[in-house]
Amino acid sequence: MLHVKGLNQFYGGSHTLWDVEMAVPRGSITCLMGRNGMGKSTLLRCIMGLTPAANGEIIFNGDDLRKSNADARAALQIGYVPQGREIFSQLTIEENLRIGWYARKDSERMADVLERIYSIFPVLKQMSKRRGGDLSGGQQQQLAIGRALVLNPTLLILDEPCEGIQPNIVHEIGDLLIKLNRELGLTVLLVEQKLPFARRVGQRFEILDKGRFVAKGDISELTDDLVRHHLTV
Ligand SMILES: Nc1ncnc2c1ncn2[C@@H]1O[C@H](COP(=O)(O)OP(=O)(O)OP(=O)(O)O)[C@@H](O)[C@H]1O
Repeated sequence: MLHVKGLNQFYGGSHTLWDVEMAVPRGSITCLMGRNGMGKSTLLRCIMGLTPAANGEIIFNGDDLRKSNADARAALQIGYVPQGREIFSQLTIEENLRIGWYARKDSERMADVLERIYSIFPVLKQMSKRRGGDLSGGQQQQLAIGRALVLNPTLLILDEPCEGIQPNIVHEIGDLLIKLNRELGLTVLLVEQKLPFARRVGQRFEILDKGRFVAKGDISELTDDLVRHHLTV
């Protein structure tokens, strides 16, 4: 579904991504792993068109995403939950979700969209008039995921969704991703540093080390040796 080929990225003179090759098969949950500062968020931002890549291809359903801007990528039904969530703290839950709706180009009614999101996250319905900034970290993450799901994505990209969240909500987010994948066929690309979470939720892994992909495979092939070499600090 998503295939990154020969991608290079620079921040000024600093070469961050080196000839990156990564595949996210349709229907999979793929975990993008690596220590801090290895380029995981940069790669996601390149996929979303938020950070320019120097060269290479990002093929999504046969089209090169590098030829379209960030807004056009949202219209292609790629949902993105950025690191740090980036919800609007002064706006209510409902207003945050409505903003996601304006990026849509099809005709699903706003009220139907809200009902769909509230059926996935009942807590957001109960608190719909509450401001984003007044929510707990876990509720904010649910809102960020809910906002990405407003687009009715076929590919959902999440950057460290469990960062700074209490364990019971982490478990709920894991359950949700598994459910969205199994029941709705949603393809998921997830940056995740927590090994137990990656092993429970992920089906495949890709490891980025100093801007280069060094290992990939079925999650059952994520050996202690690979973890020691590329993931532990
Ligand atoms: N806007 C920027 N300008 C310059 N350098 C940047 C910028 N954003 C990230 N970097 C650098 O690029 C490298 C890769 O950063 P990136 O955030 O992609 O890594 P990461 O693997 O996602 O790490 P983390 O898990 O800490 O978020 C790091 O050395 C970082 O300092």
